This record gives sequence, C-alpha cells and structure tokens, in this order.
Amino acid sequence: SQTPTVIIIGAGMSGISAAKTLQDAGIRDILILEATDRIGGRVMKTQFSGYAVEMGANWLFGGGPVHNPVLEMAKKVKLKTSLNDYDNLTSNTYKQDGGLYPKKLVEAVDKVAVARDDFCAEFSTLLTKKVKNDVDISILAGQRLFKQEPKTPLEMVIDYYHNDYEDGEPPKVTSLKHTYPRNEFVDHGEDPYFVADPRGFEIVVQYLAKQFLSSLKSDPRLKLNKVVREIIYSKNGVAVKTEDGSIYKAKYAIVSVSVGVLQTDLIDFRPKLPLWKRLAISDFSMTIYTKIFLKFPYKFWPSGPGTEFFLYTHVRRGYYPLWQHLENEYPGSNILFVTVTAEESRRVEQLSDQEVEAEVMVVLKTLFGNNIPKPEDILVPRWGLNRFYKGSYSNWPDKYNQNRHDQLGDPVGPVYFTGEHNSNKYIGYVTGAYFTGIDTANDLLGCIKNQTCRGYNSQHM
Ligand SMILES: Cc1cc2nc3c(=O)[nH]c(=O)nc-3n(C[C@H](O)[C@H](O)[C@H](O)COP(=O)(O)OP(=O)(O)OC[C@H]3O[C@@H](n4cnc5c(N)ncnc54)[C@H](O)[C@@H]3O)c2cc1C
Repeated sequence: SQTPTVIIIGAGMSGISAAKTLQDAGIRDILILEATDRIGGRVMKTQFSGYAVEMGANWLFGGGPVHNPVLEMAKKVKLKTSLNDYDNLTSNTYKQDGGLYPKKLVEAVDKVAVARDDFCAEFSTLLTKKVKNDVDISILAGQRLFKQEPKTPLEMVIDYYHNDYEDGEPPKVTSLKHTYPRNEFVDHGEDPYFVADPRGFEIVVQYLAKQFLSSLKSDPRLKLNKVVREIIYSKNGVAVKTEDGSIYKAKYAIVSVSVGVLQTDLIDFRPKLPLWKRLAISDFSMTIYTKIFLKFPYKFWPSGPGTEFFLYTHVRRGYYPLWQHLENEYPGSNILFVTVTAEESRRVEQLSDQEVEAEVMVVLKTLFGNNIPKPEDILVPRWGLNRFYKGSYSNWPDKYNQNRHDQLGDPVGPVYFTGEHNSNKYIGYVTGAYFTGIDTANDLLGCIKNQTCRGYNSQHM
C-alpha cells in the first residue's frame, strides 16, 4: 500500500477529531494506529450487571453560554442524558461515624465554599491581568489568602466537591491561575448532562469517526490492536514501529496518547525528544479518577427527589467521599457508585476487588446499619495501572507555566502532539480533546500546505 502522509497514534476523541480535520482539508491518505480493539479511548462504556455504565467520561458540559460542538454531536445521535441534581448535592451529608449533619450547617459551610471559589476566581483574574511575569499559586494558597482554608471533615468534603471532584487532584497541587475562573462550560449555573445511554458516551466519538471512515473495524485508514512502541523521526519523515513487529512510514505523525503515557517508556522516540519537550511532559500532571460501581439486590439508601447524591465525611480527605445512585437514569438498577481521586485512587488501584468491597461496606454499614445486603457485583476501574492511559485526565500543577504548556503541544520535527492535556481552556475534558484535535491538525496543515512547519523552528529539533 502507499505511504500515507500522516500517521495518527490513538483513536480517542482528539485523534479522531484531528483525522476528521485532515480529511476535510483534503489530506485523505492517513493511517490511524490504535492500541486497543476499539475507538473512543477514555470515553468508554462497559456493561455492568446488565446496565451500560461509563468507566471514563460521564458528564457532558455545555448547557451554558458557550456553544459546545460535542453537545451538538450528542444531540444528533440522541444520546440519552439526564440532569444531575447538583443543587441538592449536599443535602445528605453523613458524619464519619454515621448520622446526618444538620442541613443548615452543611448549607452554611457550602456558602463559605462558594464565596471562597469566587475569591479564588477574582484573585486568579487579578494575577493574570496585573502580574507581568507568569506568577502562579496553588488553589490551596488562594484559599489561605481568603483566610478560610477548609479544616474540619465537613469543610473538607464540601471543598472536595468544589475542587477535587472536578480537578481530580487536590487544591494543594493544582494551579489557581489555570483552573480558576472555572470555564464557561462548567461554571454556567446549569448542571452538566449525565450520560446514561445503552450505547455509551462513546457513540459520539463513533459518530465523528463515521463521517470519514466507512467502517469502524475494517476501513484501511484505521488499524486496531496496533500498539506503537517506537517513533523514528527525521527531516525525511517518520517510521512507526508497533509491538507486533510492523513498521509504518509517513511524512508526519500526530501523537494523541495521554500525557501519562508520554511520561512512560511505552513509546520510544528516536532520536530522544529534546530536553524542553521531555521537561514539559514530565512536569505535567495526570490524575486518577475512579468511579467504583456496586450492584445490590435492593436499595437501602435514601431515594426520591434531592437524594441523588450523598456525601461521606472523613478526617482523611477523599476517603470514599461522594456517592451517587442511578435511580433516575436506570430505575430499579440498585446501583451505587462512589468516586475517589488522586492518592486514594492510587491506593485503591493496588487493592483487590474484594479488599475494595470490604472497605466500602464498612463505610456503608456506618451509614445505613449492619443489616444491609452484600453487593452482587463490583466494578473497580484501574485507569492508572493501564499502560494505554496511565491515569484518567490531566491536571495543571501550580508550578507549571504557560510557556511550558505551549511546549507540551509543540511539534518536534515531523512529530505533532495533540490530546486533552494540550487544551488551554478545557483541559481534562472530552471537549478539550475535540478542540485540540482540530488545532493540531490545522497546525500540521499549515506545514503541509504552506510550508510553515513549526516543528523546524530554531530550538525545535
Ligand atoms: C474516569 C474518567 C472520568 C472522566 N470524566 C469526564 C467527564 O465527566 N467529562 C469530560 O468531558 N471528560 C471526562 N474525562 C476525560 C475525558 O475522557 C478525556 O479528556 C478524553 O476522552 C481524552 O481524549 P484524548 O483523545 O485526549 O485521549 P484518549 O482518549 O486517551 O485517546 C488516546 C488513544 O491512544 C491510544 N493509545 C495509547 N497508547 C497507545 C500506543 N502506544 N499506540 C497506539 N495507541 C495508543 C489509547 O488506547 C486511546 O484510544 C474523564 C476521564 C476518565 C478516565
């Protein structure tokens, strides 16, 4: 077969959106190499006790003032979504040893958290506007300036909901400047859509792919089960080697794997990537966000309006803090899921399913009594251990500046980089992945069509 112009590594949202952009611009001879047996990447549903649940992305943002093309696609495929009852998220907040906190107290703590967020947003804007060089602080440092740093278990779980639940990593290590103000898709005063569709959120990535691929399994431009292990690059082009011993050649490559994967040696770049690039990769952060699903024979948790979520407070920040039932989406499913992040995710991933179940049941018995039934099934995703993801999504660390982030996305010779982590506004989100795919493809098109190839700028090779 003919040598393609571009090889795209990875068939997640960013890789597919880059491929679509190239196709639309007339670059038809492309080849997508995907390590797994499916497209979609971190948009991934799985069948759990007869229901489609989202192992990866679950919330679709876009009810706000900014047009979100991912939401438009979701509407085209009639993706089934519901609106989460975020207004009532704090209405059932349990003490560490069981029993509910008085609603008034929780509301008062939440009010402080909202004011603290507003302060952080204003302070971040001030930093951006008034300080010439790129000065940044952590969200926690911002909270301390507000003189209302969360300290008690109750304050911490509310803060967890306001920050870690979105960022994946705690305020201590997260950039204030690049996280606040929260972007328009998220902080629009409207709840994001919660995806609960038998076809999964991944139907949206498939929809995009089908606009240029004849088949998601056998189109010659897409090869599944191709684990890229080596990229040899020079002014003449790239040679991409896969684990099964194949070699694919092209003029250019677009690498769309997660920054977590780039931090490992799964893909060997030859020559080694320049130092500036390696630093930009190694200093960025990839979090782990874990939704643990549990199926019970019957429900024993609060149900009815305003009960979709419940919170568990613990002196240990992030210890099984945020629970959600699926009664609105899948009535009668008797499924609960609890979200853990960052260090707790790293710890939980090392445990067996049985060990996780034992921990979780101690918490549930504390809240609902010793007579609750044993779960019939448990699902513990392990995104951090998976060599094709090495985490769930990226998080902007407080000591990482804009210049370095630009370098994270900069091309090196004929090798271009894309993916969620390169987004400036929607880092970590499916929407961010979609936009960066387009941006990277356009950058490369500038090179192919106009010979303005940023990969060959002075320092770049
Ligand atoms: C648990 C979890 C919850 C999330 N929640 C949300 C949410 O609610 N809302 C939201 O908008 N976003 C959410 N996200 C983030 C969102 O899923 C990602 O930002 C987005 O899907 C990333 O797309 P991508 O194309 O950048 O990367 P990926 O989807 O990771 O695509 C990269 C592709 O490269 C492949 N690959 C890796 N290594 C190789 C190799 N060596 N050779 C070939 N192929 C390779 C991978 O298999 C993958 O298909 C969540 C993610 C997770 C994991």
